[in-house]
Amino acid sequence: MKVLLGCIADDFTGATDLAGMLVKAGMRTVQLIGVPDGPPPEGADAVVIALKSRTVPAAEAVSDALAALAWLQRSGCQQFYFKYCSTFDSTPEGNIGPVAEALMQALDTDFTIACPAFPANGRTIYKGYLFVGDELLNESGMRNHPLTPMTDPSLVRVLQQQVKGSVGLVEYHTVAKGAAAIAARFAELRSQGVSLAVTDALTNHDLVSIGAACADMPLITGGSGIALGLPENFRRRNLLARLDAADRLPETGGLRAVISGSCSVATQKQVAAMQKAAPSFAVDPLALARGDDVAGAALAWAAQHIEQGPLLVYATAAPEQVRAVQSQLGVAEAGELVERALAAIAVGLVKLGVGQLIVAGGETSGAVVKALGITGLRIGPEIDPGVPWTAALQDGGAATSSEQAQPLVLALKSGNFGSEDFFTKAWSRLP
Ligand SMILES: Nc1ncnc2c1ncn2[C@@H]1O[C@H](COP(=O)(O)OP(=O)(O)O)[C@@H](O)[C@H]1O
Ligand SMILES: O=C(O)[C@@H](O)C(=O)COP(=O)(O)O
Repeated sequence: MKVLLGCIADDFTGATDLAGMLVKAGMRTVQLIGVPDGPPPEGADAVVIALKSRTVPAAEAVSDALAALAWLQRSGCQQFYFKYCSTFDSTPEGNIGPVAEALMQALDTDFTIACPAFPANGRTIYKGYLFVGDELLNESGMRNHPLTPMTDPSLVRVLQQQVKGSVGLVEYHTVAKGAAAIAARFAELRSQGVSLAVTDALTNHDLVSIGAACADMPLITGGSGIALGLPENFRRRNLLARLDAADRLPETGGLRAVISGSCSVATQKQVAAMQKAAPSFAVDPLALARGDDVAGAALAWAAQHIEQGPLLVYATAAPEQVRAVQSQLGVAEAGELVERALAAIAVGLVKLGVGQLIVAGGETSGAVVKALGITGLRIGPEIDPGVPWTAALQDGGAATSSEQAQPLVLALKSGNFGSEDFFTKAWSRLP
């Protein structure tokens, strides 16, 4: 059977978030790291290709997305999904708008939606304004994001700045009326020449209605929430069986570690909570810039502590510290330097026998997963909304922690997801 839904995610935690959502909604889903060479995996209803394209130059993000689309088209997918962050993480140039328009052009379609809502994590959209919990996007911690500070809560305005086409709005009073009313509004906007429709949503029920209204759209763009309503469209057409939700992971073991390169508000609290409960090592970006062997020092330290229980290696810092580092090193340079160091530490930790690894941060997860040579992820049980445990796959089989030869399991945690005790409670959700 062919893959039904082909997804392109602009970062690795986002891809895991979407894959977990599809699994929960009953689609057998495989997450692949980067654009694969080979054929599609057997028995997958949906494939999520994880790119690391959120903050690269827009032209590179577009070409990566088009390469992913071409592979998904060759795999026979019937519908396509561009997944970006529920906080619409982007720069004035993109990459959400340019990638969405390039995918539309390649799919020869003139209309799609833009809906990052994810109510389970407090992301709601009203009159086109994005809220994070009780705050407007620009008043939330996202205003201080190291790479994509979000300073305008109006998604219509933000997206309009990134695209050539016209951006419209499906307001809540229409969404509340259900799928038929939403579809009629889509048709109306389209006839007015609108090509991207920001769509209000406050609840999961809204997302299911929006999903139903998108049944015939070749391309959908949004956060992971909108995926809630899509599997039912395929079931209505008898293309998808009713399956028990949730994948199972193999029995796991190995030592435990957390690596955090996220400076988001939720991660800061999680790092502070774990520091009270476990040994921790701070990675100093300025020491990295001086050329100190910080990774070597972190691994020598880890070797002393790792047998006693989970440990934490982090670069997570408060906004003023991050700004001070960025003003000395540059924004992108600081980010890359830290990501490279954390990735090298992750590789070293796995060599030390770590078999259960939590990585906090989307860009950070991208760097770590690439350095570990992981080519795919099998989705397992959810820890908190948007963050499942996963089992790593490498070409030719399951990735293992080298000492124990056990499957390597990973939780790739989006910066702003998870409860304060995430780093200490996550282990109990493993089989
Ligand atoms: N102390 C620091 N100073 C400067 N940049 C940092 C620091 N700690 C982490 N970073 C960088 O900030 C970025 C955080 O992005 P990411 O990993 O995607 O986290 P999130 O999921 O919270 O957005 C990464 O590029 C990371 O290397
Ligand atoms: O949609 C979301 O919020 C997440 O899936 C996501 O993409 C978060 O990205 P990071 O905060 O950079 O991990």
